Formats: sequence, C-alpha cells, structure tokens
Amino acid sequence: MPVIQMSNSRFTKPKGLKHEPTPYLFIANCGPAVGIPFENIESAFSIFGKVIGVHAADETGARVIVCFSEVNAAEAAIKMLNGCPCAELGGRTLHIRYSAIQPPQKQPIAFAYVRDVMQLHMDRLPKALELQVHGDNVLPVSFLASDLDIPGIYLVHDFITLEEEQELLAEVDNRKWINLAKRRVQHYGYEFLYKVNCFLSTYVSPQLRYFSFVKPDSSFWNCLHVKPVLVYSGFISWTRNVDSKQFLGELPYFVSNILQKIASFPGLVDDQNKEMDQLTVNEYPCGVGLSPHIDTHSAFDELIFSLSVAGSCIMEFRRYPLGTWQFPSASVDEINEDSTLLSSNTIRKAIFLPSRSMLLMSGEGRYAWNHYIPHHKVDIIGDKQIRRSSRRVSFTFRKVRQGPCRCAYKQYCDSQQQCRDQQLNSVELFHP
Ligand SMILES: O=C(O)CCC(=O)C(=O)O
Ligand SMILES: [Fe+2]
Repeated sequence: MPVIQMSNSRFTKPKGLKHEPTPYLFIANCGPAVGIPFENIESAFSIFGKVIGVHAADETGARVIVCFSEVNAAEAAIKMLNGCPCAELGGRTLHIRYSAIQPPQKQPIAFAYVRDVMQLHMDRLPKALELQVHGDNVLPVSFLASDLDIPGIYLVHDFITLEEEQELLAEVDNRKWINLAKRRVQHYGYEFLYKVNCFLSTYVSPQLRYFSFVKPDSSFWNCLHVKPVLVYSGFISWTRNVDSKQFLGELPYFVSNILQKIASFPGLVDDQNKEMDQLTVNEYPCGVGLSPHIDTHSAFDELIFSLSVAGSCIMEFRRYPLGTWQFPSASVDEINEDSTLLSSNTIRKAIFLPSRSMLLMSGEGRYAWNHYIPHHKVDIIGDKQIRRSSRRVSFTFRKVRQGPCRCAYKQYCDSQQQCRDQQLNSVELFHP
C-alpha cells in the first residue's frame, strides 16, 4: 500500500497541455479534502497497472500525484479517466496531466539566514552561493511514540488541561517577546546566545577540497567572496546556545506545576536529573517550522522536554548516515526546509504533536537524531488533514550542562569532537 502522507514537492506541476508521458499523474479534483482517501485512489488507479505511490500534490488535499511503475499504465489511466466522472471515486470528474520528477533545484541559501537577529547585510552575499536542494517529503506520521520507535523519544498526550493551557498562554502573552525573523521567543533561566556559523565548501579539483569554517568575527565575508562560482555547497547556521554563566533566575512560577509533573515523567529512571533550569518559549505562526537540528550537546543535559500549546504540528526526526556532515550541533532557524542536506539513506520518521502534549527527547533520540518541524500550514496524516492553528507555542525545558558532554554519540557531540578539521576531511558533500 502506498504510504505517502505528506505533500510531495518532488513532482512538478504540469504547465502546458502537451506533455511527454511519464509514469506520474497529477490529478486535480481528487483527494482527502474532497472525501476521497488515498486508499480509494490507489485502488481506482490500480486497474491500469501497478501503483507505487499516491502523494498529496500540495497542501490543498484536493490534488494528488499517482505514481505507476510503468508509463503505459499512466497512459491508459489518463486516456480513460481524464475529464470523465469516475464512478469508483464518488463520480468526481478528474482532471489529469502527466507530472515529472523535479530535477534537484539550486537555491540561494545565505539569503534566508541573514534576516535573523544578527541583521547582517544581505547585499554583500554573493548571488552564486548555491546549495543542492533535496525536496523529498515522503514519510508516514505516527500518533504514538511507541510507533515512532526511536529510543529515548516519549510523548504524553494531555499532559496539561485546557485551563492550564490557557493560563500558560496568558502568562507568556503578558511578557515581552523577542522577535526573530519568523517566530517569537522568550527565554527563562539562562541567557541565550545566538551566534553564526558558516561552513562553506569549495570544490577545487577532484583531488583537493578546500573547506572554510569561519565565524563572523574573523574573515567571514572575505571568505564568502572567494571565487563564489566554485562554491558548490555550504551553509550558514545559527547555533543556539546558552551562556551558562548568565543565570537569569529561577524558572517562572507559572511553570511550577509542569516542573513537578516532569519530575515524575513516565519512563525515566530515578538517577536521571529531572531538574530543569532553562525554558525557551517559541511562538510559531501558522506555516512556520523549525529547521533540522540537534540541541547542542555541550549546552544542555540529556533530557529535553517540549510542551505543545495552542496548536499542533508534525515533528520529523532524521538520522543522517554515518560519515555525512552534521550541522555542528546547530539550530538552524531560518533555513528553508528543502535546503538541508538530505541523502537517500537518511532515516526519517515523524510524529504528530497535539496541543497539550509533552514530548521528551532523551538518549539516542536527543543526541543522535535531528528534530525538525516542517514549514507547513496543513499537516497531512494518513487521510486526515490537520490545519495548523494561527499559532503554536512550545515550552521547551532543558537543564544547562555544567561540564562537557560524555554521551555515547561522539559523532554528534561538540564536547567530544577532538579535531573538527579532521572530521571535515571525512565529510561527504553534494556536488552538482
Ligand atoms: O517547538 C518545539 O517543540 C521544539 C523546539 C526546539 O526544538 C528547540 O527550541 O530547540
Ligand atoms: Fe530543539
């Protein structure tokens, strides 16, 4: 059965009427939003040949992509069904065109980042700086952490009541928000540091790779201007970190009952320190997400709790294959979801986080998997479409680490990276 639940941007939308036949059909007036589940679409189209996938074509829920294994099957289906009412699909008239798999796009990266807190000058960035884009969004979404099956990830539904949810919102809305480019934040317990990392790779010859890893206080812009045409991939990211010496004070009284519940969170062993001392409140407007990242190991202890309030979202977890480059434990705030390095053997899993649920990231799930909130207005889960509300507010509780991290996931651990240059040399990069 095809299990393709999230909208899939790999397929081009047909432009003109004339198209070369492909095994992929773009079908308008059909989908969960008009009462036709993916399973029914699959079975209606299976009579023409083997269907290998049914995708939401976009976020409307009324346009789908049906993928056949053979082009002949797609040709037969288009001939029979285009413009005709389809009895198997509630008598709806289908509008069908051929679709194609999108060639990997190149997108300017640096652009998106520079509007964040550092307010750097966009016009000084070279236009030629480009990153390979991998836009495959296909994966099923779990409702339960046990189905997600990532060690150390737990989800408790209805962790707080509706009244508690309203109280929390009223409290944070009474306090000062810090505006980032796309979302607002509040920090409690410790001061947050936002700093920019820049990692670029220029591919000079098949034998020699030249890497630059620079910070804005050194030769950041100069480096960007080094023969930008040679820059094949790279990123600029904001590392979110805390200043462990800047204690702002105890966490506010309005989260004290949450802290108590955290102390008895199911599944945790007694010797784990459950005393949280840092809280970040994030407010995401509808459609805004958070790019893939691992919370900095050296900055925070193992347990990270995140409470969803006022709205739901999907959270995707990604485990990148060994030997490929990891963002240096960075949180990337303003990167487009498609601009992240994603290779075909990246493991991806997703879970639905409803309002009032508490997510715990610990162990492998916290240290080795990137977590990511797609930038969607509608989350498609099976044949359900869940429209994001006008905002989602998350309360992320962490414990600031006082010594180095000694986790077992050295590859992802900034405390344990002996020599970053050495690691850079083993990095696999994307090339055109
Ligand atoms: O909004 C969330 O639930 C997650 C926030 C997060 O991952 C972070 O602030 O590092
Ligand atoms: Fe995070």
